[in-house]
Amino acid sequence: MEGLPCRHPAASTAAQRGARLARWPPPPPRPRGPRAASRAASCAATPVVARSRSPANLGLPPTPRLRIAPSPAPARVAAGQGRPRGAPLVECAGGRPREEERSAHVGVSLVGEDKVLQMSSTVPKASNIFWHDCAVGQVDRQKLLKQKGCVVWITGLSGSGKSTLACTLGREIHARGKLAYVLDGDNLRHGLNKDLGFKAEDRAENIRRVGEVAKLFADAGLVCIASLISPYRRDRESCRALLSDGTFIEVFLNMPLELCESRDPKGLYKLARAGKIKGIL
Ligand SMILES: Nc1ncnc2c1ncn2[C@@H]1O[C@H](COP(=O)(O)OS(=O)(=O)O)[C@@H](OP(=O)(O)O)[C@H]1O
Ligand SMILES: Nc1ncnc2c1ncn2[C@@H]1O[C@H](COP(=O)(O)OP(=O)(O)O)[C@@H](O)[C@H]1O
Repeated sequence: MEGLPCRHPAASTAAQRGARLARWPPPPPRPRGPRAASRAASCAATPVVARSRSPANLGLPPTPRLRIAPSPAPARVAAGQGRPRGAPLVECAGGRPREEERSAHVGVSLVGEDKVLQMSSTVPKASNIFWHDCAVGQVDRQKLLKQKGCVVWITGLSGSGKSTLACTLGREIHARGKLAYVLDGDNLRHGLNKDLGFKAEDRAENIRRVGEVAKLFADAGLVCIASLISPYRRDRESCRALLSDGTFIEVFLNMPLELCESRDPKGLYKLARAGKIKGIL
């Protein structure tokens, strides 16, 4: 982009290239992740803006609370345990990921709810790939947009109202003059994730991809609203771990199975009861 100083080697001046050659061979590049890179880019360009630690601090004007009815008391079901009849399989995971869940990002096997699952979230298979910093970073984009990037992750059973809430929230944010974008599980399975089914491994890959895309949207400065069943806590925690503190906000639509089944707008529960589809959670 013209006029924008960029630290990509191809954009450097002849004098800079000369100085680099004088130091040949150059020191090996430090391994860097997107978060480190975005911090570095932000520091280089502008004073560092304090990170949002609270979901309320998104740079948005105060929003009236959205009331979603009905709202029964939360049913918390520990991973791997049987759930009470009628209670949703998902649970809201508060706080930071546990140590073993964070280790998902260095490609270890996790013993999870049902079975051992290989997670390989951010470890690239290719070698000789390096992170390129650009001079314009998240902080600069946020300044331009006058808002803070974050991810609102809506989880819940099919029919619990995730897409409805995502679109309502997106519309409310838009009406306040801020940029939001909805990543809906159903929609993404028409394109980005059309090669995936509903086995635990496929769901994990589905969530991993959407988590990575959501991270990019947040880095772009948008309020990214992801709406997926995302039944496994470890998958959601892997997504949370991609974002900086306070910028991954999980919303669990804790609706009873009976209610979701009575809605059944796509007839999925009916098909599942008839044994025609498997794995509806
Ligand atoms: N087992 C099974 N078989 C066929 N179809 C199914 C199944 N489970 C879910 N669905 C439908 O897929 C929609 C998207 O699911 P998600 O991508 O959100 O699921 S997941 O997060 O990967 O668990 C999901 O969208 P919602 O109903 O809006 O939740 C369903 O329409
Ligand atoms: N708060 C609500 N109260 C009553 N009905 C709702 C509510 N939210 C969603 N619905 C209805 O429930 C059905 C499922 O909603 P949807 O948003 O598609 O759920 P999901 O995305 O979780 O599958 C739709 O027919 C929708 O109109």
